[in-house]
Amino acid sequence: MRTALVIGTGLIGTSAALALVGRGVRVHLADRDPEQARTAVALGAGTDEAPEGPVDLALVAAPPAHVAGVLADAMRRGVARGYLDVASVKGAPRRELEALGLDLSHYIGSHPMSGREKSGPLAASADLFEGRPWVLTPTRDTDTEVLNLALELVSHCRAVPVVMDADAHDRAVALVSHMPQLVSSTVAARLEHAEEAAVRLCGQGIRDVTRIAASEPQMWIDILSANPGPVADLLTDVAADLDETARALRALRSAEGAEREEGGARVRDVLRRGNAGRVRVPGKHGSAPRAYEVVAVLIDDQPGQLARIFADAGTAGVNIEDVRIEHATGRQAGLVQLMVEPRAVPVLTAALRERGWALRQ
Ligand SMILES: NC(=O)c1ccc[n+]([C@@H]2O[C@H](COP(=O)([O-])OP(=O)(O)OC[C@H]3O[C@@H](n4cnc5c(N)ncnc54)[C@H](O)[C@@H]3O)[C@@H](O)[C@H]2O)c1
Ligand SMILES: O=C(O)C(=O)C[C@]1(C(=O)O)C=C[C@@H](O)C=C1
Repeated sequence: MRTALVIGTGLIGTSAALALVGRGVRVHLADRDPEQARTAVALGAGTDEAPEGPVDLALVAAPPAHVAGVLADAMRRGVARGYLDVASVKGAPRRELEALGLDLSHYIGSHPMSGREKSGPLAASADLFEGRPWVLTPTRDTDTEVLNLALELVSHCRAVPVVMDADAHDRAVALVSHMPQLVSSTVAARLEHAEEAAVRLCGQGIRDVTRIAASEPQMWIDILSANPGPVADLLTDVAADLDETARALRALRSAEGAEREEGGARVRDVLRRGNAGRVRVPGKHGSAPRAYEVVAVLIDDQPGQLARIFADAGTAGVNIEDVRIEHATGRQAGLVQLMVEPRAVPVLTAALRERGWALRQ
């Protein structure tokens, strides 16, 4: 692929554009809001000049409700050899395009399983898709050259291609993305009017559970409107589990020993099932999750602290697998949790101590 046109230069469009530019592709950027495209240009994601002729691949990264309209317009103008969208739902946009009577042999619906709770080009990064599944939904009518262009895009973004049927994709993401979004939002909603004395105690647990509750509501209304049935069914199942757990907890207060025991067993069961489900979540690069050890370092909240820790770890020959930062409420300090291979713990701990870092358990 030598040229591409990205339409919709928000988080996903700009991230893909940055990855393509990094692999030597000439990328043209367009957005309904020219300011967004200019920001993406300033980030080095390509040019906002219109291409002179058809590009190799047009990538539509507009909100789901706009995808079919934007694709139809681009196809009618013949701006590219192949067309691809990245919307989080796949059945509805395809059906909308079919209803418009367009030839879809040069189109592939796709969905990178990677994103953030933040929108817009400033949240973009070239490595957003690295190691993540990127679903492609070709049909038997899809042109082979277009499938190859899509595979090249996925490879340039260092993602892992997964071929699926559009409706099977929508059922799967109802479970692993759409229902969890609503559960996260529902948990975070409990905090809206909570007392300050409780909220200031927020630790890592609630941060993990509610991160995606910060996502853009309009984007999620689009996504959920295009996949309501499967998500509603799953929410009904979750609600039944919650209901059952609430009843089990109330049984723990019973005067009857047998009832308390039964309640305890049911609470234990939901926690056990949670453990069993969590084990099935793949690790960073799609493999089984690895058991990393945590080395925790207390830092002042000052520029350059993280870079120094990483540099010190690098000098000690230690690879940081993952990192989390917990900011201390009301203090200019934070706890950095460095995830490393168990055998790297003594080396890293000694190296950081030697360089004066304050380690914590
Ligand atoms: N956010 C995620 O985590 C995530 C992950 C995977 C896929 N997606 C999908 O990627 C797409 C983009 O999401 P995002 O998070 O980058 O959103 P975003 O809000 O960051 O960016 C969307 C961009 O599209 C532009 N836009 C809106 N209507 C347009 C139109 N008619 N023509 C051209 N541009 C238009 C907006 O101005 C904005 O710049 C969505 O379809 C979403 O479902 C999102
Ligand atoms: O991690 C996040 O913040 C996401 O928004 C990621 C996430 C997801 O549910 O995994 C959200 C929606 C997209 O369609 C794809 C990815």
